[in-house]
Amino acid sequence: MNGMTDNLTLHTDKYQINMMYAHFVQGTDKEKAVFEVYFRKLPFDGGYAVCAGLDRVIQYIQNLHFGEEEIAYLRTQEENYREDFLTTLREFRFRGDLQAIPEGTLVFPNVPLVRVVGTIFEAQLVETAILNFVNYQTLIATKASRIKQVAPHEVLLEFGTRRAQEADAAIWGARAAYVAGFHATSNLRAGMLFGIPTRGTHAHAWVQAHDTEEEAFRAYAEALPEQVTLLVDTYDTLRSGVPNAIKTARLLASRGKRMNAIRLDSGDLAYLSQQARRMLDEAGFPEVKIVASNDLDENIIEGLKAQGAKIDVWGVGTQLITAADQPALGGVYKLVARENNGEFIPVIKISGNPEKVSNPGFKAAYRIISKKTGKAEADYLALQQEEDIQRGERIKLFDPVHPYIFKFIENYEAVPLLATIFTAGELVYERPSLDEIRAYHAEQIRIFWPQYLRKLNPEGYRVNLSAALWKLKMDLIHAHTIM
Ligand SMILES: Nc1ncnc2c1ncn2[C@@H]1O[C@H](COP(=O)(O)OP(=O)(O)OP(=O)(O)O)[C@@H](O)[C@H]1O
Ligand SMILES: O=P(O)(O)OC[C@H]1O[C@H](OP(=O)(O)OP(=O)(O)O)[C@H](O)[C@@H]1O
Ligand SMILES: O=C(O)c1cccnc1
Repeated sequence: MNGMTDNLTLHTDKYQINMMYAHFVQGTDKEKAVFEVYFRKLPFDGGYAVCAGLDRVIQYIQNLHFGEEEIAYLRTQEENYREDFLTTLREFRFRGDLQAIPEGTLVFPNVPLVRVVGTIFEAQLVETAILNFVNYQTLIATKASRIKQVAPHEVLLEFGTRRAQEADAAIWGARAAYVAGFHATSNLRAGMLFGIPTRGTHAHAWVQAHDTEEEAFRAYAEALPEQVTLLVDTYDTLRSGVPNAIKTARLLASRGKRMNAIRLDSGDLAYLSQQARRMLDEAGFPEVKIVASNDLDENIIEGLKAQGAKIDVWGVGTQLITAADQPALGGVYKLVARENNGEFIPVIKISGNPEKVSNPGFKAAYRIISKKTGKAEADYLALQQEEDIQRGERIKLFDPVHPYIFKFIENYEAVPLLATIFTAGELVYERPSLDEIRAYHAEQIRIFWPQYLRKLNPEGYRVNLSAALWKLKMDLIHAHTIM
């Protein structure tokens, strides 16, 4: 193949196609199955994660189809596929149901982020891509949110493309960062595709391409007088960079223009920003902002602020886009129910590790919001048909790993977490705009107590099971172990 294909249908693990074929041969390919996506452990030792990836999942599901190129390639991988299998693939479209938690929602371990209800054939095919999208985007949105937590009032710029794990990661990561409260990205394609505001300064190369720094600054200001941010650390930040920037600011002022900012990209950012601020103020430019970059993350930014750094804008690249301290979110896709004689029966995955025992069955997930405080108290997983929670009755919350830990709650609102996205293959979800997602995320942050949001040693937010779900889980564990 010469070009790169846009068709993501084969963006799946080979074992999915193996299982699809084996189901087809066995005649079980049309049996219905229910799979759920969830993660077991929060990333970055944090107290929450920020759900992202749904929009990409929607586009993927809508475009799923095996074209002739895909079919021809599959033939090269297995000579003995039955022809009727390949015909079935040719006619394949996703006709299942899909529910998911909207992007920007704060999410916690064991809560289903996405649920696929479909034939085992289609539900198996989509596992890999859904996990790929949701795991990465949720991870980056979470990292970006942690950065936002330490710099809630400053401007945050996403600068990661050059260090991202290739092009898709760069643009979807830029989008995830914007959802979590970043203000702009340096990636113009992300700007064009998603409508994210874009920002850019200039590189050391601009200064190096001139005989003097002063000349470089002046030429830049003349070329782009409306958006002058000058990088001042190419030679000597305080002895040449900032003084030359001040000269340029004066030149611009003489032409009725204002310089935007200077950028610091090396050295002691606390000290240099304080000195640069003083110099700019003394020269009569208190409105010129200071941008900092250089391998920043939430810990360094927090440290710089504690040191009294005078930084208005943070440019964050590598550490954010690669989620450097936690390169993957371990979201999984597990079978929780399957069709048997026209009815869904719950299934469980047992493990010696109690945290890894899956929560069986077709579940509903609610966020319990206290009517008194307006704050989230816990997430509550119940069987779909349970009604006491929907009526707002007093309920008992069980810790799924330590059932002796429980709590009764009343006077709450139970907000369903999963939205209906596809019904019988039709998109029924009204996709919110990216700015709506971003605003919704900011609102989500406000309904959580700060102890769940803090960066270091946060409180564990409760994700509890209903009594009926707890009993079902116990019954299934016993059915599988007492034999
Ligand atoms: N006052 C400070 N307190 C804590 N960390 C800082 C402070 N100032 C800068 N840093 C961080 O320390 C690290 C310095 O990295 P490094 O030594 O590679 O940079 P540098 O030598 O200043 O610049 P260069 O990028 O040119 O190598 C960066 O992650 C930077 O953000
Ligand atoms: O540091 P990050 O958070 O990844 O942000 C992006 C970095 O990319 C640019 O420089 P680059 O790293 O290409 O070169 P430099 O460090 O030599 O300036 C820029 O000056 C930032 O330092
Ligand atoms: O505009 C910038 O300053 C920028 C963009 C990408 C990476 N580093 C810096």
